Amino acid sequence: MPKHVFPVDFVWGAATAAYQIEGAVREDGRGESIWDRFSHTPGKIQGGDTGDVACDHYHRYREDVALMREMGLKGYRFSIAWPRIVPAGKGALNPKGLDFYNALVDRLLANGITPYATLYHWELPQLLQDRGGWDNRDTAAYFAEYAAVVFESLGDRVRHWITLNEPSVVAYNGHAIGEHAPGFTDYALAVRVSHHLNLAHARAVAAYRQLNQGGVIGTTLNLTSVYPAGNAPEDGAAARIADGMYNRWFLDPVLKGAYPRDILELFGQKLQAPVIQAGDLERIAAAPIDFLGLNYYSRLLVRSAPSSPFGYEAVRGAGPCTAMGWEIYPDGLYDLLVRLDRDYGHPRLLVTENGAAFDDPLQAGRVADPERIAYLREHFLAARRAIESGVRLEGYFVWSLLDNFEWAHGYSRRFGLIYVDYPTQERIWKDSARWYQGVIRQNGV
Ligand SMILES: OC[C@@H]1[C@@H](O)[C@H](O)[C@@H](O)c2nc(CNc3ccccc3)cn21
Repeated sequence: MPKHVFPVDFVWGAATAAYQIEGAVREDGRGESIWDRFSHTPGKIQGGDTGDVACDHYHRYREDVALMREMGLKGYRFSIAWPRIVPAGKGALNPKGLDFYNALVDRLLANGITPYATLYHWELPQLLQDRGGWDNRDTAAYFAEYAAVVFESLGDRVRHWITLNEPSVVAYNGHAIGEHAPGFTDYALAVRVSHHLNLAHARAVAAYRQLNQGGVIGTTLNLTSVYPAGNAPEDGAAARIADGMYNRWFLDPVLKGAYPRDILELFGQKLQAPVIQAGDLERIAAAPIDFLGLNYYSRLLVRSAPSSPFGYEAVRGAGPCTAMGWEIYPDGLYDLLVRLDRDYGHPRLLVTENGAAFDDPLQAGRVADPERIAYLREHFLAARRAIESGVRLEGYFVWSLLDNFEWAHGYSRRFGLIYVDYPTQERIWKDSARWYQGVIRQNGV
């Protein structure tokens, strides 16, 4: 019997994203995405890897759903590729794209697995990027039109929707530091993009409400717990700025209907008209969410750095790290969950991603991954403590079901519960997958 039992209807899940697992990038009418263009640009992706084939999930989804069924997953979070549905980003639809996701959803439901669909996990149609991408506020409207098509096609069976995956990463990694598609390095652009993403989210929520389908809709934010590296007052002030830029800039619009004043002032001239137009904030405030998805991987430790652009710099924590160099800090998940509950009105919460990359050597047909088991166990216990503190945490999606294309790192980082032998596409259960199967079966650790 587990020592720490979770609520009886707790949703134990796993998560993936279209570009990271599907492959078949030129099949059945799919249009080009900014990640197709970026991954095929020399020097952008470690090893020159691309998502052209990935885990070949587009052809192997039946096998993968069978793996989810064997694992006992209650929920499966996946993303829908906008370029499969609307190849040019706006206008003509691609029926074969809708057919794929209808078949996936039907197979999930037939296997007792609840689908949780993300509408945007970074795959902007390239033709929209050619028209300015997220710097063009019209893209927010095109996103809502795409979302409405998907709601109408799947909304009778998909009852849990996530509009955007991590707008902060889209803005920062894609537009401020150039590590992700479309690869810009312009901070003012990144701030404009963050606003247009918030508008896109609000428009999609409004489109969903209009259809009265009776499900729930939220968003997924990449959140962390920010701590000052020292006791000096300036380190505390640095932590507040970092928390504002990393967390509150995205939390406040979707949960409070307004931008945080301190960060609005900090971004100042970068957001002058015509970026925030009359009616924008009202539109954002008029689109409350039913639940908040949060992706938690590690904490953020900062100290005052007057010469840095925003007066702070990150400091490496003392704890052990994953293969991504991210410090393992489960208490940061507890602190984050309790903070969200306290500061944002006791919202319904889902951990929509938590997981870790480790080296995961395949030896004699087996992958022993005790570090991943320890990582997940410690984070599950942190989540359990938060639930005991009254936090409305309803589910937990491990990142990821399968090893997959890890963006700028290509296939060099393995986050999966299930190992993918890419040359053969064989799926091999890691020890952590068997362990997780037991956690789900006993509903606790
Ligand atoms: O890096 C692991 C996953 C990634 O595979 C998912 O697609 C994405 O949703 C995701 N978000 C984070 C959070 N942090 C992050 C930091 C730097 C770059 C990208 C994401 C981790 N992950």
